[in-house]
Amino acid sequence: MPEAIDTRHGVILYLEDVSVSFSGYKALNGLSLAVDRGELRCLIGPNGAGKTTLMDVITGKTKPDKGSVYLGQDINLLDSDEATIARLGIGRKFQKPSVFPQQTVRENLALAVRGNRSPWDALRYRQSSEDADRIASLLLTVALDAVAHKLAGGLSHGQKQWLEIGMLLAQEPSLLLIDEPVAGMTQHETERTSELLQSLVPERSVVVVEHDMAFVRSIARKVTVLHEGTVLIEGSIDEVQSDPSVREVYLGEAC
Ligand SMILES: Nc1ncnc2c1ncn2[C@@H]1O[C@H](COP(=O)(O)OP(=O)(O)OP(=O)(O)O)[C@@H](O)[C@H]1O
Repeated sequence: MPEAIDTRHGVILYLEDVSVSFSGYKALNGLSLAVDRGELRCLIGPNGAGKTTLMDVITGKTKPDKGSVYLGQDINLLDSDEATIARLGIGRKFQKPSVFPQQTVRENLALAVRGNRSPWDALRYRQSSEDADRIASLLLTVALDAVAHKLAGGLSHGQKQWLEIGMLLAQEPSLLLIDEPVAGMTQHETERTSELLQSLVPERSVVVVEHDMAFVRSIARKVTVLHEGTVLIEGSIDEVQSDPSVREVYLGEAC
């Protein structure tokens, strides 16, 4: 179970003046960002804007040259490695789903629930009724109860993505970072994903990186636009889409 995160001031994630350089090139350039507890935030920006680098900094994969990154009031994420940050309650979902194809949907979720335990507990593991309830509840959340017995390898692309979200939820994250969840999905799967992500808040906070503007419109209350490693503008989807500076950086792209 992740340790308590102090969000008394309403903020779950706070970055200030963060810069990351790769061979002199500033992938992030003095970026500051605050995400509120219980918020569903969308992060957009043209190719190379720094979205992935930002996720890498939050999850500890990349350490910035300067700046501060806090989880809640007082957990300095720059002091922690990737594994510790995951344990602190930040879950990350990459674009490509990574489930265990030879295990059923239920077994995949059971593995994720079991993964929450210490190695010693996992060794002596017997599924408790509490865990069985938890798995049943996760199956409902990600709408895979009807296919719980199916091998994960046989699921549709969308179902695999939902299963992976379910596996992340099994870790009981406070903050979920989700990279391009609807890439390659059918219209129906996209709509279902929109409902799923909206159902995750306000119990948790969610940051979604997404290029599909119709999808962003369907889920986002607040949108942050990154450009050249910094925040260009934040606001509602309407504010962002009508802003001339956003139109300029997206010249030729589907905004
Ligand atoms: N490991 C690295 N070494 C060198 N340059 C890098 C590295 N990682 C990222 N970059 C550069 O930093 C900039 C920001 O990259 P990043 O992947 O964060 O952008 P992005 O907004 O996620 O783009 P996309 O939408 O194309 O995924 C790009 O110019 C990229 O080429």
